[in-house]
Amino acid sequence: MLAVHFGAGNIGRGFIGKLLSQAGYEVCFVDINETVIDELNKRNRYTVEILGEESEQITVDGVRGINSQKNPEAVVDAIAEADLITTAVGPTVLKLISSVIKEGIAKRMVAGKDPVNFIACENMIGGSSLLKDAVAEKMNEAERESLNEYAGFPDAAVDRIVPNQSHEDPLKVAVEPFYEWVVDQTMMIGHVPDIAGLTYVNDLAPYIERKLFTVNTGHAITAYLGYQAGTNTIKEALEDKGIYSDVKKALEETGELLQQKHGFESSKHDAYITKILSRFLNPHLVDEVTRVGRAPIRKLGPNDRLVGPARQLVELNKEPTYLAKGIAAALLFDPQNDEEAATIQNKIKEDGITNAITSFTEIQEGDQLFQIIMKHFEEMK
Ligand SMILES: NC(=O)c1ccc[n+]([C@@H]2O[C@H](COP(=O)([O-])OP(=O)(O)OC[C@H]3O[C@@H](n4cnc5c(N)ncnc54)[C@H](O)[C@@H]3O)[C@@H](O)[C@H]2O)c1
Ligand SMILES: O=P(O)(O)OC[C@@H](O)[C@@H](O)[C@H](O)[C@H](O)CO
Repeated sequence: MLAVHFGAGNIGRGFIGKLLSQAGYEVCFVDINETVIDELNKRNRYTVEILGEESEQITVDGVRGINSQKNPEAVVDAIAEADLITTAVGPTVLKLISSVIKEGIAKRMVAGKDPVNFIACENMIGGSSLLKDAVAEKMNEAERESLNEYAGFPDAAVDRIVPNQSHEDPLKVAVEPFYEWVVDQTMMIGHVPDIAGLTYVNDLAPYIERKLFTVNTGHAITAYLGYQAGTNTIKEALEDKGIYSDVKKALEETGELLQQKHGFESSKHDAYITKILSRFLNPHLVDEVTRVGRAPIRKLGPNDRLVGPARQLVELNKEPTYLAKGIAAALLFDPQNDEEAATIQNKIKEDGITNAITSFTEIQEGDQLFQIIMKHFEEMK
């Protein structure tokens, strides 16, 4: 069995590739990072370190790689032969890989291959659906009409904290012990593979919203408030009592929304929040606020982890004060080497904060939420 996985980065090697290899797949990573691909082909294995109470080293084998910049034809061939295709490249890269995926599916169509599933493992709602739309856009009419016979694009939620790595070995990846991979079974096509660690569900919405609006909302607000306070890591930021309290209150806000929308039991959701905060405080993880806050334009998007729940709470006549504080802090995030952060800062400088808020979040000047964000922004700047 062959699995093709796009993105041999932190989550690709540290989570998805590991589970697929352990499920018996030969895992072919596709990436543009030459060093990583060359090393994968030299060794055909790598090490995952689990950062728990006691560290554990696991060897992941049966792996290889293709450099998609140098050898796109090999990627098309691999897709044509694959039994499963997954991605963890980042939401904005999905469109970039859709051309080669389209070619791979077209090749399967010509050869009359069995249908295959593409699972985008990105932090977003509807990642696989977005990939499908991008692929379909590139197809001719006949290909588009038969796309549903040849390929499934089940949406997914993935959860495992994998910080940036700093080992001498470029393949080694250190991860937290916790993991969760949930896939919408109703969107699968053909054979539904049994993969230990992957849970199929019939309704993904409660899982992806709970994950994105708790883990990623809490993470992002910790990162942005931590950055303002001058801390380097998520753990250091949360050790600040004021930041801990703000993050917890923001998660109580999203918790109220999630419980109302999905009927989660209050005590169970409180336990979920507590567990997540303890994951952020894992003493063995060194997770920089600049990684967790990365790409703030994406994170300030109208449906993403900050503005998404805040807008929905306003619709329920609630005032999302702590989410608004996180949004204000995101607008002030300006580390070097983060292109999106630089774009936000330039926009604020050139067009003013009002235009910046409306253009990145789609929250309008007359909205109640706008006023709360502005209040926090003025206090923090
Ligand atoms: N790290 C985490 O804790 C974590 C957890 C859950 C989900 N995610 C999600 O997984 C995705 C990847 O995150 P990450 O932390 O692994 O990032 P990462 O930067 O470590 O990995 C991304 C990989 O994609 C590769 N890539 C970039 N452009 C490419 C292209 N055109 N073709 C092929 N490969 C390309 C990069 O070279 C890199 O190796 C994101 O959507 C992220 O939100 C991350
Ligand atoms: O990957 P991002 O940029 O969407 O978000 C940064 C972190 O919050 C994220 O990578 C978490 O570590 C991960 O989602 C935990 O499952």
